[in-house]
Amino acid sequence: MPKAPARQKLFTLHAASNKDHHSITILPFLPEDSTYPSSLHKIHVLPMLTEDETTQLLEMAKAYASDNKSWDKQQSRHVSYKTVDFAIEDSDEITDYLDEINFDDRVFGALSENYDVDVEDMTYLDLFCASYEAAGESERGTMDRLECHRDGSLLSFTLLLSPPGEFEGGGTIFDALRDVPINDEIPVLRDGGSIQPPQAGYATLHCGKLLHGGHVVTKGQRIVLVGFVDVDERNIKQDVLFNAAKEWGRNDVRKFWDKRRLQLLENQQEIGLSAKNAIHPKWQLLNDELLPQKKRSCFGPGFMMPRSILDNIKNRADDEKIRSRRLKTEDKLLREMLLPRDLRGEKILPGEWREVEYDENGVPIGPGEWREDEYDENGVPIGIEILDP
Ligand SMILES: O=C(O)CCC(=O)C(=O)O
Ligand SMILES: [Fe+2]
Repeated sequence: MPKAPARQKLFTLHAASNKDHHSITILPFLPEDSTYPSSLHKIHVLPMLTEDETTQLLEMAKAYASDNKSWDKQQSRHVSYKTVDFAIEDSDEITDYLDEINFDDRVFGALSENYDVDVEDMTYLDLFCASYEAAGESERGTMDRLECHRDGSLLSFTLLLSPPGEFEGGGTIFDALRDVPINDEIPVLRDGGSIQPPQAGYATLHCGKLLHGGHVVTKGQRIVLVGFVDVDERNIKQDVLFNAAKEWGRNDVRKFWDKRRLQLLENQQEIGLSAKNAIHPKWQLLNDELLPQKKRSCFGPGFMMPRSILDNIKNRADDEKIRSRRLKTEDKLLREMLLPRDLRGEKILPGEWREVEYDENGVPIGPGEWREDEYDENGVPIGIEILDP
């Protein structure tokens, strides 16, 4: 705990709350330099929908989910972590409503303002409505939490639809905020590093590559609208994400193997009489004929392992150390991933789509443009103006 007060002080400086907009900056896990903090270190909590809009959307979501049994079991749309949800595009009513209130413009606008990425460079990778229910409160096989993960998208948001009084627990939990003590000045931050919007209709915006999850709901139901927003590659420094993912992968595997090695060593170790500071493992590699030279195994019967190696393995397998390495890699990624504006490549605008009319042989007879009525009652396209036959 000795480090906590200093980090707390720094943290308070890094959090800003005005009435509506709360922003929290992840503390540095690497020495500070000019690249810290980047916009991606920041998590924003701000209003996205009015009270009326939130109520409407919540009603529509509940009705859709109940008609389609969307929240009765875990869905398989997300391969690595299963959520209890439905895709917004499956509900015409909700899609139309979101269009009507210019929802995409608002979210993309807020993301663009806070993360310095052009709206034109953003696309949805997914937009879905998820439900968390406290365990034991219903017969349905639903979820009460979502394990920590990283999203496929660079940017993500979670918009709270349920009034906070309708559930306990919940919130979006961030590994990097886990041991930041709670503080009156940052009302949206709760114990354990979870961010809880003050009201329904608020969204939590964050970099999807931060390790995060859905904090356990202990009472009631928490309904959220979640969006994964992808950012055009021209904004991103290539290799940075690849390298981070490689590091995280190694770190995770290391945890498993180091723990296993350590266990074997501790189960079987015998302090050598001749070398007080050495460990003489009793186990040996059985299939050492597979090694390039016979008896090459470093764990052969004659081998003395210096205690420092055991300490080193212990050190590497320690959960806190693994977490610290993971957060350092995360910090590096947040600093480096987004290219400064002047280094971003040209925007490649998507090609323009134009309707084409076909003659009776199915041969296109020229680009056209749709007018109001697209099809006659027989389903034959009408109203095409030939621009350039
Ligand atoms: O429930 C939340 O706040 C987080 C949801 C989330 O991270 C996800 O669905 O990917
Ligand atoms: Fe997520």
